[in-house]
Amino acid sequence: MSNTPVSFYPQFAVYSCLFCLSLSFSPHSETLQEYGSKMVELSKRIVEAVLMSLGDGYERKFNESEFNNCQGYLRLVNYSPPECVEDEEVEGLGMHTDMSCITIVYQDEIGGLQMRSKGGEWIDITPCEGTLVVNIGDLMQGWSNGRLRSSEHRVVLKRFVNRLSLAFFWCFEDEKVVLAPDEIVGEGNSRIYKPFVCLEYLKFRESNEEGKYEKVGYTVKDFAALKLEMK
Ligand SMILES: O=C(O)CCC(=O)C(=O)O
Ligand SMILES: [Fe+2]
Repeated sequence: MSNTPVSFYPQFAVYSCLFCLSLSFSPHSETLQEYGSKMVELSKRIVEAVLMSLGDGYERKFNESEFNNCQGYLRLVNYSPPECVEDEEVEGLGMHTDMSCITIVYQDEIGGLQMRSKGGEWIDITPCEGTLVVNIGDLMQGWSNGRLRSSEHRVVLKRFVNRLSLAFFWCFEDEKVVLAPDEIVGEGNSRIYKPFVCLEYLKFRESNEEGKYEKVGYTVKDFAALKLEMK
């Protein structure tokens, strides 16, 4: 991994809410179990890199103490081709943010994954062989006191063929209290989220019609914000 080029999309450079990793493997040649194990290792290293980006030596300071009990969930989604041809594109998965610390996404060559820029435009994430997409999720947004932004994304189906994706969600353990450490908040800055229990947030998203999986209506800022965030 140390030699793996990590390139940031310029429009996300400030928030690092999405980046691409070039890797020489293909999920087609592995069992899901092997793939999952690799994702666990990769997630740990990505979290380390993310922590480094937040502050000097923070990977040593916080990786073990805060992220050691993370759990991974792998979701394989097969999108059937849209039946209706009236629209140019059909939403296969509505706009949402992930309820994870980070998510690693493999999409096949059909494409369709899109990220929303801060300005609200949809940006195609064009599939590229051997490349995975990494999203920052809501839990990391909460834990980093909003320094990292959970990415808003969706899937649009533009072609009349099956599409396959594998999303690996790397999450805090259910009972974890998500609270940004003082160093992450930084001296002179205000804390923008109150502490919350991870499972309670997941329940909030699942029970609240607006906060449900495919809706971005309510996310971590609606659940735990101490004051209105500047958009
Ligand atoms: O199918 C994809 O490319 C993305 C899937 C996704 O965003 C998700 O499962 O949360
Ligand atoms: Fe997602």
